[in-house]
Amino acid sequence: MTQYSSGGSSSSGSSTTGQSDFKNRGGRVLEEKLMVAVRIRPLALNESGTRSLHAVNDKMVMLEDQDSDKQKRAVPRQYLYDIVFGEDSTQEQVYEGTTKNLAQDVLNGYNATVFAYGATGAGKTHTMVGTSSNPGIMVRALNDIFLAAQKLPDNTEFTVTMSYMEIYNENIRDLLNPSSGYLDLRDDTRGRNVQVSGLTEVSTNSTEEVMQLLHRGNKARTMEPTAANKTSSRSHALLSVTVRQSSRPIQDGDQRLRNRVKQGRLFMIDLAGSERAKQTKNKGKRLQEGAHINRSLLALGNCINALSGGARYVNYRDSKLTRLLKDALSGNCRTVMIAHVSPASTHRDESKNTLIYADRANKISNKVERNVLDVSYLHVAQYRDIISDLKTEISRLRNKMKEDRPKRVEEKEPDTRDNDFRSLREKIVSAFKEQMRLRRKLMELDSHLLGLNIAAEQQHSIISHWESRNNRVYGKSRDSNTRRPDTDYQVDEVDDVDLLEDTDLEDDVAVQQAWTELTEITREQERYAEMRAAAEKELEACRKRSAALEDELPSRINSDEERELLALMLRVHELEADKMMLQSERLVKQHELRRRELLLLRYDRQRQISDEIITRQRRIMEDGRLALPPDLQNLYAMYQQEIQAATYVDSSLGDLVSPTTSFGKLPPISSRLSYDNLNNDMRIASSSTDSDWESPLPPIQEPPDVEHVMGPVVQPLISPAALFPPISAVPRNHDKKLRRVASDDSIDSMRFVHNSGGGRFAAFRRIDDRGKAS
Ligand SMILES: Nc1ncnc2c1ncn2[C@@H]1O[C@H](COP(=O)(O)OP(=O)(O)OP(=O)(O)O)[C@@H](O)[C@H]1O
Repeated sequence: MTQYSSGGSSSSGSSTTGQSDFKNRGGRVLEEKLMVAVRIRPLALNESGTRSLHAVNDKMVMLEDQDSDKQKRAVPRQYLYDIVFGEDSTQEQVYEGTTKNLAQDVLNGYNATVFAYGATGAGKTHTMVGTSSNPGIMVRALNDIFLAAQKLPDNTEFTVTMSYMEIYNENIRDLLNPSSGYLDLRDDTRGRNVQVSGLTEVSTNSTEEVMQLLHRGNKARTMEPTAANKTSSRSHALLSVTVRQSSRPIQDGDQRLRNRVKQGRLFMIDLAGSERAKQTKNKGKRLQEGAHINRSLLALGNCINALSGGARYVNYRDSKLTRLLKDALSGNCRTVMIAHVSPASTHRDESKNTLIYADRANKISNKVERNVLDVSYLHVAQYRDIISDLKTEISRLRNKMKEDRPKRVEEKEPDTRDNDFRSLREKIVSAFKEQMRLRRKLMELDSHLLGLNIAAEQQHSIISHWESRNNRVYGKSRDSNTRRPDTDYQVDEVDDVDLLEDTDLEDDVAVQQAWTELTEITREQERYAEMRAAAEKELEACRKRSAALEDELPSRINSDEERELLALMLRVHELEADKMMLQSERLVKQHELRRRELLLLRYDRQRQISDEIITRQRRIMEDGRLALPPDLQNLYAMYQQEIQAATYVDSSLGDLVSPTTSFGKLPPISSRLSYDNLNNDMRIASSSTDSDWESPLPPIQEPPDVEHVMGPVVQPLISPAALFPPISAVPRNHDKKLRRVASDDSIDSMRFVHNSGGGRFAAFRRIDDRGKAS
């Protein structure tokens, strides 16, 4: 059985990856950003000579898009990635730029994944598999691993095992042993590891053998000609390579035998092509395959969406592909996505969709996936209660111990008295231990219940998002209006499915799952509430038993030695309570950190939405050629200033903040740097560029398709007239407060700096004058 899990590696080595934002301190990865590369394949012979996209440089792709208005004007859009490979890039360049470092990381004991994404015929198989004379990433990576093995010290044992499977129509097949039929995907009992039962694992150490195995596997892969690609791979192919190194045991200073084991895994995936049924003219079986491919890619897209949007809950369970990729997208795994696009204008729509996907994937960082648990102070207060309960218990025992013995006990024989005392002492100790156990149990149950509450809240937010979008209550309409996920992809529906733009479909699937999960969560909540009630009852009974035993204590103490013995026992109890106190303090700190992290995530989400609102409102202003009131101009100037200050802070934090992340955080109007660096024809067209009317504001960056970046747009339930928030409700002194932060002087001086920059900011000054005149 093959396991795909996070945290399966042990390493003390540090990353050699220089291509992405992996932050590594003392061997512990703190932040990992998914690296996104784009490869543009050359125009095929049968494609017309017109291109709709090209690589501007090794980081930027320019797409000639069409305006959505009726005139269909050409609008250049630019997309930035970690690395871009142009049409003339070689297999070696792509390997070196994306995977070579991952192979090295795997040798250092890390897990890594590289996956090829893109429309059918865009060049994924060419990149991943290649040909025998010009091999792709899979062979090159394995070759590098074997070469590195030859350089290892003699005392290191080194094994490489590989497995190769495909997911076709949601069935897993072993490509190294295709006759074994469909294989099952199983979660282990704790739901952490995903296992493919019965998958062949071949141990190998020669490139030739690997080539043969891969060749055999590729021949077994499901491929069929389609209208879009003569050799179209109709399945996702997943090659997994596990590298295990162990040094021969050596004796350490304490004469103990020690050996270090390092294990890393590299996943190399050639995804099936994303496609539209209409475009590929597929029918019958091909159409059904397409529906399955779309389903798993849609699930992958949903995960990418959720992760890039900072979601706390990401649903990986929609497809086998996402279940297997869970670790790669969010776990302890370095991941590279190579998005493939065709430059042909006939494939513009597919290319655009791929570029948008890649753009979203660029925002994924593992930090988001950390299980952020919001723990209320109520929970923390419980620790304090428990500890104070324990301390009261101990002081009560101490007082009892000091009480004088009643006279009549003297009459007993010394031996009997000793035995009585011993048995009472044992009973008190075990009752104390039992109380501790029950209190801990209660705490764990509470903690789990809290986690369930948070999970329920997440599902509720998905449902309410759907409700506001569809303007109806989900619970009431779910039977009649919501299709089951399994039937969403029926062949006859697929014909019109636009994979990336059908947000309704995505939403319906998401809400259906949210509802199912919510039902399960509620059931779990009830179960845990019952368990909690039972534990509380047990604790109460235990407390009563302890109290009865304590009452007997004064009559059983016969000597000072016994008193001392009991004092020692109490000391042990006290230490137990102190230990618990320390644990609770540590937890309090952890919880506080998590709470703040959660708040940051929420604020970040709100900020993204605010940026979006500003951008849209500005577009309305620009399209309507509205002059800007001076006070709003001042606010914009302050906003601009704030953003620039934040950018400065970001960059001065050096390695703490990734440059790409901070670029991604720039709000739409703060694109000064990127604009100044671009030449005129590369600037993104704004709605005002084709007229003499000049916008009063600095140019805005054309947002990528809003629906794709932000997830489905929430439609207002109110009339458009009431669209804007009640600005007038902001008290005047709020405005004054803002002015105090950035005084008129500072705004003026900033204007001066901007104006001296010329061009763009000159427009800012002119409209300011116009504003004053009006
Ligand atoms: N960078 C490239 N250089 C030369 N030829 C290429 C390149 N990329 C793709 N091709 C050629 O284009 C054709 C389609 O490529 P390929 O089969 O790799 O696409 P794909 O994305 O894997 O498609 P599908 O999803 O349908 O399997 C093949 O004939 C391939 O050799």
